[in-house]
Amino acid sequence: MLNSGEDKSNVVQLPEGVTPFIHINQNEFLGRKHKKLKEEDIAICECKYDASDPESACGEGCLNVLTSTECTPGYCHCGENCRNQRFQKCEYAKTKLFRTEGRGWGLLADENIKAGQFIIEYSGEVISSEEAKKRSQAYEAHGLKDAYIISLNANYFIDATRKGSFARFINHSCHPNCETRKWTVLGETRVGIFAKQDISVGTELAYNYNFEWYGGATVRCLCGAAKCSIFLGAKSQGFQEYNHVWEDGDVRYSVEEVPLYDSAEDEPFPVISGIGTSGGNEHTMCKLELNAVEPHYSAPPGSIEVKAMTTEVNEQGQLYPIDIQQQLQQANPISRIRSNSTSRNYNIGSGSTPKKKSQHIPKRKVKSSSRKQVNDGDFAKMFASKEAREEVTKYEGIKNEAASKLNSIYDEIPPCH
Ligand SMILES: C[S@@+](CC[C@H](N)C(=O)[O-])C[C@H]1O[C@@H](n2cnc3c(N)ncnc32)[C@H](O)[C@@H]1O
Repeated sequence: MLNSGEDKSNVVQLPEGVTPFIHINQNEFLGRKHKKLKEEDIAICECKYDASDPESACGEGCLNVLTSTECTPGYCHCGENCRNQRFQKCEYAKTKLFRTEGRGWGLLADENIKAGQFIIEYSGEVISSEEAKKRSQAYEAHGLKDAYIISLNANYFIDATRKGSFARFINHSCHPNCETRKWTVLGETRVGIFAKQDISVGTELAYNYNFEWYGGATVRCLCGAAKCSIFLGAKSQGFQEYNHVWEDGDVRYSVEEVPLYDSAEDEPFPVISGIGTSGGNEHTMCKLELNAVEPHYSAPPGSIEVKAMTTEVNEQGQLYPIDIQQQLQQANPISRIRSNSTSRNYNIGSGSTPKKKSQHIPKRKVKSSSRKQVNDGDFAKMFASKEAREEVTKYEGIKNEAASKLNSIYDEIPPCH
């Protein structure tokens, strides 16, 4: 997806199979420069550094920290000791790229991470919502498997498809160990990935895409959480525009029009060792044994190199070479149904990928009471394997139950006057 003539000096060396991208640690703005903060707009905290108490240097009590604003260098009384310039100083946790089963590449913790810790910035190109829509469609038309556009605020989005940080590799989970937080840095809003809980080394990092993701087309979620919302970013703007505003007579209401995809490369989601689990069958993220790990990636400020990795995770959580993985894949006839595909379409069984249809994106409308959904039973019938049908039926049941509970809660709320 890189245009010819584009600066390739920051193109990272990636493991085989990863689409190249340009590595940037700071957002780039389309059509404008980074804001220049006026002196009177600079927020100056009241912290005073006391050498005997390192916490005094812009810790939790710092006025800027409390308002999610980074201190401005040269204006903070703590000077070099200021600890509230984490985005600016790229104070990232050590992370490592690894190959997941069924969800493409992912990022894992390469050191123990504390709850609340800043892990990495989600940086990319800052674009308008119109541009986000255009690009999302273009990427889809180009057959791009993975979506990297997230929301920055009501009007702007960050697109890490062509240019971005390694946060672009963090996958979604419905029971995540990370979250996104927005910070004001030198007058601009930036998105950081923060730990929601203590995360031990070797654990996959994941956040909930629901409100940030501009994924567009339907992607079946393979996070494995007990309360999985079935599709990626089901509450996100992109998802709602594409999928959830079905008018009477809209062809997408017909179950035949639900795009289906079958990827021969896809694998059943591995049950490795669960983390952050509250129930026996919840295995949200994979925890890897690191002793067998090959060359690894850590992202110090400015670092752009990722060494080639040739390992995968097997069901016991051990890493093993990719050629063995490929042999296993060939031996395993089960294909997983998901739309994380070149065409972003679902298909049934092992049939061929259906012809791509261009999608019309309707303007977003809130229409909850009359919103129509595909009949669950019919939808389940679309899947070739009994296992998949049962899984869809089970999750649709959970979803419907939740929806009806929600509706009865709404019914109980008295109207405001
Ligand atoms: C921001 S990218 C994450 C990195 C991506 N896995 C890769 O290989 O580059 C988002 C894409 O990853 C895949 N993905 C992330 N979380 C997933 C999940 N829980 N289930 C299925 N696919 C997922 C989807 O294809 C999605 O469009």
